[in-house]
Amino acid sequence: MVAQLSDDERKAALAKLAGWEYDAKRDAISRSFKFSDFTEAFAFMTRVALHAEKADHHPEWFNVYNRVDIVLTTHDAGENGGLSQRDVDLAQIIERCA
Ligand SMILES: C[C@H](O)[C@H](O)[C@H]1CNC2=NC(N)=NC(=O)C2=N1
Repeated sequence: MVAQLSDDERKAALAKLAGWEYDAKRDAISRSFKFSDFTEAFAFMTRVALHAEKADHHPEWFNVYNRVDIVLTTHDAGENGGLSQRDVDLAQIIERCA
């Protein structure tokens, strides 16, 4: 079991993650990225994928052409999955990949 972030922990983390939104229904965070074209979007996804695999923590994502929508949550946190420090760490890595 991975520790689920408290309300205060989540708020503090989100304050440092510009553009990321909280989905209370899923206890997840999400952000949409837009690139100049598909090549740029897919190159970004490739960079994220390599980091995600190394960290064994993977994004849920949807891509259409130059847009990449990302949702981060931890299957092992809380009853039905929830937000953990792993999601915050991955969001920070994703920001650096963008
Ligand atoms: C067994 C393996 O450690 C888990 O399934 C990992 C893989 N990637 C994961 N990714 C995400 N986003 N959440 C997880 O809980 C998770 N768990």
